[in-house]
Amino acid sequence: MSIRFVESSKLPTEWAVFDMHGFEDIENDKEHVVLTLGDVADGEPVLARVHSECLTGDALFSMRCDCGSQLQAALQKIAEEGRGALLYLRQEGRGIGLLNKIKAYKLQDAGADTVEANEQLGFGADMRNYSICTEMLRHLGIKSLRLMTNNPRKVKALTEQGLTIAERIPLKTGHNPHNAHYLATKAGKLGHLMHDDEEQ
Ligand SMILES: Nc1nc2c(ncn2[C@@H]2O[C@H](COP(=O)(O)OP(=O)(O)OP(=O)(O)O)[C@@H](O)[C@H]2O)c(=O)[nH]1
Ligand SMILES: [Zn+2]
Repeated sequence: MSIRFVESSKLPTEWAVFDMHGFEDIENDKEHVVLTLGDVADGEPVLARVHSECLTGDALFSMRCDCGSQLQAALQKIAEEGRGALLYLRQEGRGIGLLNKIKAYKLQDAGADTVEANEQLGFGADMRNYSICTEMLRHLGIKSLRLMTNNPRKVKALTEQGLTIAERIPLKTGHNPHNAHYLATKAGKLGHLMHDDEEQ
């Protein structure tokens, strides 16, 4: 058990007034947040987004990736349904951290793709760990998710953690000329499903 619940409060946003739940990972001092809306502990599958921190995309309007746009779209969809959960995991840069992500971007500026850049820095392509999700969701009474993601490896990883993924809901948004190559690499090398006719 490495996750400790700390406190909950309201978080008003442009889309809805969410309940915000703060957790601490006592193994590494990381602080994670879950936003929920409505009754998520009633046993029915919960519309959910498991979002990995991307400071550049989520907060600094970067067009190198699709993260900020996915974050907004997920909150909007949850607000439209009046029920759901967004897990905001502090696993910046697919787990390598912000400064290493900047080093990876520098290598990408020189021609590497997102996977090659990680490898040149001595990291795996994706260093994220989803085990923390189970503990936070258990605290909130959530067992089954309707997961908004294009990443089948995320579905697999969460299933392996004992969660039920009742449905995968594609989250295709935020495509622009600056991230076309990046998104193509995610589809080609990381297995993301970017086209409507693809199935997991
Ligand atoms: N190392 C590295 N991390 C990146 C890069 N671009 C985005 N990220 C990080 O990737 C994470 C988001 O993961 P993505 O691969 O975009 O998407 P995903 O979460 O696997 O899948 P979706 O659920 O479909 O969004 C965030 O933590 C970003 O900071 C990059 O070029 N290099
Ligand atoms: Zn991003």
